[in-house]
Amino acid sequence: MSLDSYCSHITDKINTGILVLDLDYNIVMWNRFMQIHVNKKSDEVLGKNIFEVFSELPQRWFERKLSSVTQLNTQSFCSWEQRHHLFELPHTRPITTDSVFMAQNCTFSPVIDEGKITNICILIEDATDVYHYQTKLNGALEQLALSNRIDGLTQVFNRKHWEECLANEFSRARRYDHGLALIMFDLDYFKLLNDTFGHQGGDKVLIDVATQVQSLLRTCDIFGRYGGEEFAIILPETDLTGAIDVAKRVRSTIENMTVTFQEDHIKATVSVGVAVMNNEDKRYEDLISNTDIALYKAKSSGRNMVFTAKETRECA
Ligand SMILES: Nc1nc2c(ncn2[C@@H]2O[C@H](COP(=O)(O)OP(=O)(O)OP(=O)(O)O)[C@@H](O)[C@H]2O)c(=O)[nH]1
Repeated sequence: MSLDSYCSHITDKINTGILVLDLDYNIVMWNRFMQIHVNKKSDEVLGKNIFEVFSELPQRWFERKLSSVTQLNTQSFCSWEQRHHLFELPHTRPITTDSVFMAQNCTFSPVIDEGKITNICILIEDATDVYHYQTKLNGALEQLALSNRIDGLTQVFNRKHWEECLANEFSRARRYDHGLALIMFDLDYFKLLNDTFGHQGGDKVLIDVATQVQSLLRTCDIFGRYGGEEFAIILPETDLTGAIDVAKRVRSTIENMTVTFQEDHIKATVSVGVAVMNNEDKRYEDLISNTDIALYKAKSSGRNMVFTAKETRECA
C-alpha cells in the first residue's frame, strides 16, 4: 500500500471532519465524515465556494479567522465554548440533548507547499458529548450552590447565607457611612397553630408568609429564614423611619392574609422588631441583638406589634 493510500484510508476512517480550502475559499478536499454529516458526496462540493455550500457560515468572522491563519502562518482554534458550532451538522448523539446541531471544536491550519501557504485545512471534531455533560454539570453546580443558600421549605435565603449577607452589608455600611436597618419577625403562638392544624398546616403558613413578605420588599432587601418560625430582613441604605414603615407593612399584611390549607382557612399574626445600625454596634451581631430585644418587647407587650429596641411603646 502506498503512503497516499494509507493517508486516504485514514482520512476516510477518522471520526473528524476534514475540509481543505484554497485561498479563495473553494473546497478542494472533503473526507467521508463530511460526506456523511452534510449528506453530500465529494463530487457535489469539490470546487464549490464554502459559503455556497454552508450558507449559515458567519462570513466576516470566518474570513477574519482564515486571514489570521494565512497572515501569521499559525494554527488557530475555535472551541464549542466560544462558538457552539460553525457548520450546521446534525449530531449523532442517541440520547436527548438540547443541542440541535453538533457542537464543534474547529482547528484551522495553513497547508504549506514549497514554503508558501497554498491551502487551509479545517478539522471539525464532534464535541456534542462534552457540551452535553458540561451543560448538565453546570446546571447541577448552579443548583447545588443555590441549595446551599436557600431554605428548602420557604425558598428564601437560609440563615447561613443570610448572615453572610448581613456581615457584608454591615462592613459596607460602616465603610461608606451608609444607613443599615434590620427587621426580625416571629409568628405568634405558632406552637398552638401547629397543634391545631398539624405540622403540615404550620409549614403552609410559613411558606405563604415568606412568599407574601418577599413580594413586599425591594430587590436590594435581603430576606431570610432565621430559624423555625422566625424571619429576618436586611434593609440596606434605610433609616429608622423607613424600616418602621416596612415593618408595619409586614405586620398588617400577615394579619390580613388567610392561609388555605386543605379545608382550613388559617389566620396568623407576627411580632416585629426593628433596629438600625448605630455607632456603638461593633459587629453585625450587635445589630441582631438590638433587633432581637425589639422583637422580645413586641412579644411581651401582647404580640402582633412592631417595636424598636429603644422605644417602650409600640411604633405608631
Ligand atoms: N410547622 C412547622 N413548625 C415549626 C417549624 N420550625 C419550628 N416550628 C415550631 O414553631 C413552634 C415555636 O414555638 P414557640 O417557640 O413556643 O413559640 P410560639 O408558640 O410561636 O409562641 P410565641 O413566639 O411566644 O408567640 C414550635 O412548636 C416549633 O416546633 C417548621 O419548619 N414547621
